[in-house]
Amino acid sequence: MKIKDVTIGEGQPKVVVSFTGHTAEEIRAEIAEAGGSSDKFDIVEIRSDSFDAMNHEDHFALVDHIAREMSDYPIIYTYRTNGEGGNGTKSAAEYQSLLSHAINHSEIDIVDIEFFMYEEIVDQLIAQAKEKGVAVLLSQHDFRDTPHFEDMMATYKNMYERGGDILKLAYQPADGRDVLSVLSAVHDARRKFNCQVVGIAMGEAGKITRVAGGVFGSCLTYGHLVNQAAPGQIHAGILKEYLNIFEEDR
Ligand SMILES: O=C1C[C@@](O)(C(=O)O)C[C@@H](O)[C@@H]1O
Repeated sequence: MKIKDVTIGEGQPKVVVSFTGHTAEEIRAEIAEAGGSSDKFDIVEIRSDSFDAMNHEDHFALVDHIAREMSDYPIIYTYRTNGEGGNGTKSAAEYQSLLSHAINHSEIDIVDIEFFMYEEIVDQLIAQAKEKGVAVLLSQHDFRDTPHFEDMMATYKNMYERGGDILKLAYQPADGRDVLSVLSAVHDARRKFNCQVVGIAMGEAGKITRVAGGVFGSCLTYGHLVNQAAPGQIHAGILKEYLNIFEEDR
């Protein structure tokens, strides 16, 4: 899957940096930091729930500003609701209208759609994204728990059948066994379904999934440049360095 100059699913997992500034000023600082670290990441994620307090116009002015400034990179638009560990407080209808606007009017390449939002909303957003040529990343997060392996596999399968291009699960592990379950699920899903998958275990115990997930088939790894967007996120520069150890011929 090639977006701009980045081939997702080939070689090392691609490093995604999450922009989480709450204000235009904080976003400017993140863009400046990214400018000086251009070789440390491959993809930009706009975590638009970080500026949840803005009105619709200001929200998209900022989204468009980031997309323009970072236009060399594939752009993921994400609005993470607080039910899934984000700052987003909008209703389901408002969520749909935000994502729909981003798909139709912003220069984004990938849209992150929370899979357990109302089925009808998810299906409509998927259809719109497909029509616009925006890649569909279906996601589920749980900042408290890790489901059983069979449940993770069922979620990957449902996501695949509903049309996801990239399927992403991110959970909080209770222990190392949960981390192993996430990696097993990624491994099996990558082999079973003809699409890209991501599996993240958050927190300290899960850091290994961010560094070594690619060995098991994970195509993206999320890091930060300024502020962590989730527990256990590693600085993008460090991530890139660690990923080098998995390169062949070294
Ligand atoms: O889904 C993810 C992964 C993430 O939760 C993480 O654990 O790095 C960070 C989020 O910004 C992103 O949308």
